[in-house]
Amino acid sequence: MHPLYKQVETLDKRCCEVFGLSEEILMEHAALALCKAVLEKPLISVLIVCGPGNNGADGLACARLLCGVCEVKVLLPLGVKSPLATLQYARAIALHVKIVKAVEKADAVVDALFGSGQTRPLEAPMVALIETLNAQDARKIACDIPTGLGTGTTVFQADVTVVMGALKEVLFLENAKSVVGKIEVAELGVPRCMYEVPSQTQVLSVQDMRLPHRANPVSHKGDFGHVLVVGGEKEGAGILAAMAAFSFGAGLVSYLGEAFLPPHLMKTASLPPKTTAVVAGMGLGNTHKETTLKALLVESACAVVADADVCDMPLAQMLYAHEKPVVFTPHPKEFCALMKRVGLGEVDVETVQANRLALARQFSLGSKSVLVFKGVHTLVAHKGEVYLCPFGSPALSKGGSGDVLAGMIGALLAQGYAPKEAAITAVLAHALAAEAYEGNTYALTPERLIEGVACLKNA
Ligand SMILES: NC(=O)C1=CN([C@@H]2O[C@H](COP(=O)(O)OP(=O)(O)OC[C@H]3O[C@@H](n4cnc5c(N)ncnc54)[C@H](OP(=O)(O)O)[C@@H]3O)[C@@H](O)[C@H]2O)[C@@H](O)CC1
Ligand SMILES: Nc1ncnc2c1ncn2[C@@H]1O[C@H](COP(=O)(O)OP(=O)(O)O)[C@@H](O)[C@H]1O
Ligand SMILES: [K+]
Repeated sequence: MHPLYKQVETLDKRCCEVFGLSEEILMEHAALALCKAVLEKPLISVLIVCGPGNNGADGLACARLLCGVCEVKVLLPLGVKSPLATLQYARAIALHVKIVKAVEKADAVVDALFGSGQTRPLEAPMVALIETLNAQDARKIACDIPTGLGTGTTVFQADVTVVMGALKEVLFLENAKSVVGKIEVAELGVPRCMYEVPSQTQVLSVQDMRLPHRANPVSHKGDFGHVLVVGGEKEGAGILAAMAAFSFGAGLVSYLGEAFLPPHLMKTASLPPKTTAVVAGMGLGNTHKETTLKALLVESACAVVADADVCDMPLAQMLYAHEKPVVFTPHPKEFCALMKRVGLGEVDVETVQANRLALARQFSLGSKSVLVFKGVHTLVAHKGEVYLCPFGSPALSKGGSGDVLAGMIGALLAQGYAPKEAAITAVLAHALAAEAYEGNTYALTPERLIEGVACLKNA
């Protein structure tokens, strides 16, 4: 995993103070990383669009470094303002870097218009400029942050974003995935791990996935836990969760309710005595009395995965306040209901989506439970720490994907994983299996997803 930061200005400052570097040294490394990204694919010409601040200064320094390597054109739609931009401009001019007055055709376009200093929406001329750049048939490289991201709807559409120093939150907004392209972190003169400081937010890596492994040849089914899935009105949802739990390693899986089940699942009318984890909420509706659910989820000693409808029941508050392992798995609308149920106020989906990290953290600070807040970037939050999954794909945007995830978490809880670790591994395995799916992007079914998870390997 890698730390994620709201802002890195303090890290830049610390880097200069602790390691004796200067802003100029940092910038030279930023510019070198941009050059590397530009030269990653063969090209003849590059257009570098530079803003008035230090993002533009990065672009101007990159133009200087590329001088003589390829044909360089610099566009400065707002002139230069910051002292470093003024300095880098003078250096570029001394090298006779070509300054152009309008967008010109090139093999690559570098967006060095605005970076971390963009705090307000783009005005009309800049919106028009970004739209023109997006329409170019060229490789597109964003310097630090694609211009417009986080401030409005018109955003530079990058193939690669070279982020300076460390990962920034804005690059992982829910709508950012379609504009950031591949994210590359530039080291600014010291190794990344020395530049970074501890953070309460982390971006998960493949290495954080710890799949279950049956190393001991002496075993029996009772060693791997017993999952109970509570079936409901939409019985298919519970069946998918149960199939996923079985495939992800639970020794036994029971289904509470009336349904035609695959042969490996056991039907039950009550809580089996040795149940270790209960998964409930998916497709639940009004099938069970609240007292029955309370007995299964709150009063039993079992670990709990509280999905979908359970997030909007009075017992959600009891689970939130519980000492035992509980993992909530809401999607955004369910998260709004859950926030209300646990007394954290009324928020709408739009507000929730714009503040996912902050709200997930707030939720996790009031409870011992683990939150799996599903989305394009699913979050796992526990005691103020938030882990973001950067993987997954639109192949998952289907009814049933979430049911599979809930069952997978249940399987790991049953096998003795701590709730946070169960959530992290299941979320990663779910997303990575979707990415590994080789069929058409529209064709992933929950069954195929379960099969994909079965074929994963630890990194
Ligand atoms: N610090 C360091 O050591 C390092 C910093 N580095 C680099 O510096 C970048 C940050 O630079 P920065 O702070 O100068 O901000 P930046 O993104 O250039 O924007 C500010 C300028 O843009 C303007 N502006 C903003 N929004 C606007 C809008 N909507 N419409 C119009 N204008 C708008 C704003 O105008 P003003 O608000 O002053 O009117 C101001 O002139 C960072 O992303 C990284 O690339 C790296 O080299 C590594 C080392
Ligand atoms: N575009 C996407 N990128 C990454 N993950 C996605 C995307 N669309 C959906 N998902 C994932 O698919 C699952 C959908 O869950 P949910 O909406 O609860 O489905 P259901 O209730 O129908 O099973 C979540 O884990 C979510 O993170
Ligand atoms: K930029």
